[in-house]
Amino acid sequence: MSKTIALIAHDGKKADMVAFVKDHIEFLVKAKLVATGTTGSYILQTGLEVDRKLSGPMGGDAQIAAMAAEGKIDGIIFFRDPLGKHAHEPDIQMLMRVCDLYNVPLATNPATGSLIIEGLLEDLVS
Ligand SMILES: O=C(CO)COP(=O)(O)O
Repeated sequence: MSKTIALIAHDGKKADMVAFVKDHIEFLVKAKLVATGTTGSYILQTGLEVDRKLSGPMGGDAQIAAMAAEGKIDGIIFFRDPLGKHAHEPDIQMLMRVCDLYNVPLATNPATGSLIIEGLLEDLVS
């Protein structure tokens, strides 16, 4: 069964996200992808299809959190910028809280992101 993965990256981490997507493109092409607006436009440039939500500061994190709460997301890869300050910090915290509330896998760096993808890939082939 197809898996839905959410991809989100702060501005300081967008290059890392593009590199991560390219590194895992063989799996990601088999998944349904959803992303916050600007992250999604970068992912489109890799040739993958992606459902773009609003930009993060305009409610995109909240939209993805709502999907997670509704059981519509199998994993979230969210490269946060630990050095940045964000006007929508409450939405970011809310997204992470919802992941903990509903036990949705959440990776905040590439190392954990790879583990999530490997885990979901195993699911796909079994
Ligand atoms: O702000 C974000 C996550 O909190 C990301 O939003 P964008 O992908 O629209 O830049």
